[in-house]
Amino acid sequence: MAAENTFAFRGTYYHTPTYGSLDALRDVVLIVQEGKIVRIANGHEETAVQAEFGLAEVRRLKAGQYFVPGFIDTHVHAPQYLFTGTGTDVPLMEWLRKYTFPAECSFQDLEAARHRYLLLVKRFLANGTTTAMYYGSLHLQPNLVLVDSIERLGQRGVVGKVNMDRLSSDDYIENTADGLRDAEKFVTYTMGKKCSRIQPCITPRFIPTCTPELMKGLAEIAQKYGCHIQSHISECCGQVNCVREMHPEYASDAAVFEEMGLLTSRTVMAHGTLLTDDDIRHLARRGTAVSHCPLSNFMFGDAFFRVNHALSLGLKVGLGTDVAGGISPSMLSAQRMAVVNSRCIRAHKLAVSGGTTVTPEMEKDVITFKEALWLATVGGAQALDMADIVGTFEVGKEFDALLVDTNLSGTSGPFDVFEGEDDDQRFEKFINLGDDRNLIEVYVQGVCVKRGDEFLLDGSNVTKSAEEDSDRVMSAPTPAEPETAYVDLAHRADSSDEAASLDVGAAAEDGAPAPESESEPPTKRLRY
Ligand SMILES: O=c1[nH]c(=O)c2nc[nH]c2[nH]1
Ligand SMILES: [Zn+2]
Repeated sequence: MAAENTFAFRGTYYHTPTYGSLDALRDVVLIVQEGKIVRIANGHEETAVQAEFGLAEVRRLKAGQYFVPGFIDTHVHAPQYLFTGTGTDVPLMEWLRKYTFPAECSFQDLEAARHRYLLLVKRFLANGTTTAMYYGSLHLQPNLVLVDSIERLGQRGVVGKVNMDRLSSDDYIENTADGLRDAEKFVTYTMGKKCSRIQPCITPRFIPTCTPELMKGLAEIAQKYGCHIQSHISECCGQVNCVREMHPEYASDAAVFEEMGLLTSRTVMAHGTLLTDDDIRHLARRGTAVSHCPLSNFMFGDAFFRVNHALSLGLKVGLGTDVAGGISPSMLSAQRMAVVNSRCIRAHKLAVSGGTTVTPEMEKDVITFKEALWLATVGGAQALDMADIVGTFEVGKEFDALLVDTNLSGTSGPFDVFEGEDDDQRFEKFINLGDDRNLIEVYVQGVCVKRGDEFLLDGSNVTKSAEEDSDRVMSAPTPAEPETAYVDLAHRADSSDEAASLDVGAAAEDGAPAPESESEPPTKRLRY
């Protein structure tokens, strides 16, 4: 008898278990049960495996079709999707005031928020982003709508309510106590959903807009609930100079964050273009990751983030679109930008040398499309503390995957394939030239959430909406409660309410993180 929620695909799966290599699992049968990969067998074992799992069919991919792990975007500003592609004329600190704060503030209109966030999540899923680390906005309620939208459409997300209690505009700021109270409400609301795909994140916007009191209070909440943390670090000259003026007693942004208790193994810091080697080593010791956002670094960054150098110092690095500082929601675009960024570093070094000899030292920063794909999958999973759950095709991991079709020749697709091109060449073309048209199916936790133009879960798997359920905001259980249970998408996806309510699994490792235990004592203030 076939177990429920079991299916299998026979074909070629591309992934990057190690940095720099692209592995092809050619002609394998991959079996997914209850959202997880339970077996990867050779193609010739199809009949035996089919019988063993009682499968009515093993679906075979067509020639030119491949699976790749879903992309993990480690830095997106959800409300900024509203103006993505516009407002690129000013530096960061001015851009925040001119475009960003007014746009984010407008999400207080919850009807508008609901409409915009459904479009946002659909756009990201369509582009292959199965997991995103989202910044929300300042006000509590729109962030609940964001969480509901992610839940409803079946994406995986780490989501934060933005906190800011200084240096923002008068109508887009909170006082410290209210900010801390709402941050905790947001955490309990999100955890109270008991949805293993969605985790809350503590989100001090960046040092200029957060008082030490706020940052310390937020660190305490993160510790209490074992939450992820996200912020921006050493991102551009304007921001770094502002922090130096506000906090001359600290040597760097990293030193400030350290003192506030915000550097943990579940922290992701965006940008880091102006981090020193000492800063990087310190973040690495803490297990903190950097989200490399090459496109927005080109717009705002003033400097290059050197991926290979950071990795060589032991830092965890993921990739981010940084919508809307980055003007594309596509993680394929982010991968290409990461490659271009690395080649700009090489060109810069050559220019500085004043010569025409490219040295091995200059080559060190160059990354390939394979390394960029690693950043978009495994690197992101490591940054989000999900490396045992997603990022590659391995038994025991959850099936977050994209079905890529490279057969769309002519104007129906973004590139052409010529006679004699093999699978590896077709796949490379997809990474370098492909777009959402090539992504014909999108899977999260073993559930097809998008096929063709259709979002298959839309509206079928949402619990009570944020506005209907404001009581739950304060009454949700903390993760420490032993009876906490998490609902997997695989259980929800057969979309009957009955199945959804019956199939509630025991507390999942990924859903109920243990509080941080930082063993290293904080050292001196001026350094770290
Ligand atoms: O690219 C960025 N986008 C933002 O919204 C932001 N806020 C602080 N620093 C930022 N950088
Ligand atoms: Zn950002």
